[in-house]
This record gives sequence, structure tokens and C-alpha cells, in this order.
Amino acid sequence: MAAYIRSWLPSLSSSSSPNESTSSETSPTVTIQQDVEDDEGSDTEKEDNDIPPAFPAISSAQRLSSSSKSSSSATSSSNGIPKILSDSQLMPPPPLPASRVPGVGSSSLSVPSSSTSSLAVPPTTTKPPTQLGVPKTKKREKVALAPGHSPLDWAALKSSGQDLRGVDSLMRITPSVLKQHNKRDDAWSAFNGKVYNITPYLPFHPGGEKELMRVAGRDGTKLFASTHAWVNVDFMLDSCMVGFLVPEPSS
Ligand code: HEM
Repeated sequence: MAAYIRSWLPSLSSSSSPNESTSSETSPTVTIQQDVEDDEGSDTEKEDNDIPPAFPAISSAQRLSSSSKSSSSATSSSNGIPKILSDSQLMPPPPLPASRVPGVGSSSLSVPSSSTSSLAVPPTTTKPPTQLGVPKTKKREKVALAPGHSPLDWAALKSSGQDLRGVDSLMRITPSVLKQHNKRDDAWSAFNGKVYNITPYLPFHPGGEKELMRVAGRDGTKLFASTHAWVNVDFMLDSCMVGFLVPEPSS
């Protein structure tokens, strides 16, 4: 292959290969090339045409400029070209890292064993809820929602502009009025002082209609918070709001 290319280059084909032209023992090219040959094994020694050229090139400006600076260095030969050091001349490798078993070794990053340390595992994650004074909660039941009643479907419905309130304007609602709306097809419930018509949301509730109907006609703030305080009821039911929960008028 290389011989084929040389035949197309008159300047190269007339002279010998770059390896042969710099065959002096003291030449830096020979030092580098011998090293490459040693790494690649004896097969490549015959294939001298595949040996890559010296980099940077022997006559490059980079070599010339660095030779003046490094000529006094112990690692440089008299002609200013850095020598390739043998294994015994190289710096020793760094020590092996200490064992990574926690608490073993002198590493300052090891996990402290003392429970008084601020880095200790918080006690809340080490004890089951009953030991922390939290009452046992009922196992949360997974409910299969009917097709077309996914959370995404609810999001689409509530932003569709369809009337989900059933009232013309927001009202002041007393607990006794709220109590009258406790049927499946007319269910109101109060959360955080706001009253919502929960009827349209019933088939969309991931916890099931039955669970949600437990708060129909009354203030469900407490039960809601103890079930899933992370759910944003104000956002989920904004288009179902019917008014504000107010105290009964004093007689
Ligand atoms: C109208 C107010 C309510 C809204 C907007 C609502 C919304 C939701 C949402 C979004 C989820 C899924 C959240 C999750 O899995 O992390 C959920 C699950 C659940 N909800 Fe509600 N919820 C309401 C009221 C209630 C009430 C009053 C109860 C009564 C106990 C209840 C019981 C449950 C249960 C048991 C689950 C668990 C379902 C599961 O794990 O798949 N929800 N609810």
C-alpha cells in the first residue's frame, strides 16, 4: 500500500524510505521508532512502511523552540530532544487507594458510626410509623379507573370550559347547607375553607368513588390531608369550586 503511494510521489520514490534516511544510532527518530516497534511486536519490524512519522516533525518549529529551553534539563539529550525514559527512571506509581469498606481506613469521608453525629441517619427513617406515635393508617387501595377517566382526561375536561360547578356564582356556604349536598349526583365537599362540587371528579379519583364519597356533604380537609397531603386540591378542582365555607349565622 505504502509502496504503491510512493510510486505516485516522485520525490519519495527516488530516495529511500524516511526510516532508512535517518538510520544513524544517535538519531532521535530511531529512538522513537524503535520504541514503537518494541510495542507492536516483531511482525511490524518487517513492515517498516507502516511506521508513523515522528511527531512533531524533526525539523518542526515546535522542536526547535523547545530544544533551547529544555537542553539543560536532566531528561534531555545533548541535541535538545527529550529522551524517552526507561521504566526504572520513571516516577513510581501512586499508592493504591485504601479499602472502601465504611469505617475502615483513615478516610475522612467514611460514614461516622456515632449516632450523635449530625451525619447519622435520621431517626424517622429507622423506626416504623407506629413507634413514632403516628396512628396506623388503612392500606391504600389501588382502584382501576374506567377508560377515559385518567388524570390526563380530568385535566382535559376541567380546562375544556364545560360547567363543572353547577352554580352561577361563588357562594357563602354554611355547614348545614353543605350537608344537603351529600348524594352521588350532587356532592359537595369543603377543603381548606373552599367548597367544591366533587360530583364530576368522582369517576376520575384515583382512590375510587367510594373513598371520595366519604367527604360528601362535609369538611374533608382532615381526611384529605391524612390521605395525600401532597395532592394540590385547589389546582385539581379549581373549575369545580362553588364557594367558601362560612360559620353558621349566630341566632
Ligand atoms: C376531592 C378531593 C380529592 C382529590 C382531588 C384527590 C386526588 C387524588 C389523587 C390525585 C390521587 C393520586 C395521588 C397519588 O397516588 O399519589 C389520589 C389517591 C387517593 N385518594 Fe384522593 N383525592 C381527593 C380526596 C380523597 C379523599 C377524601 C379520600 C378519602 C380517604 C381519598 C383517598 C384516596 C386514596 C385512598 C388514594 C390512593 C389511590 C392509589 O394509591 O392508587 N382521596 N387522590
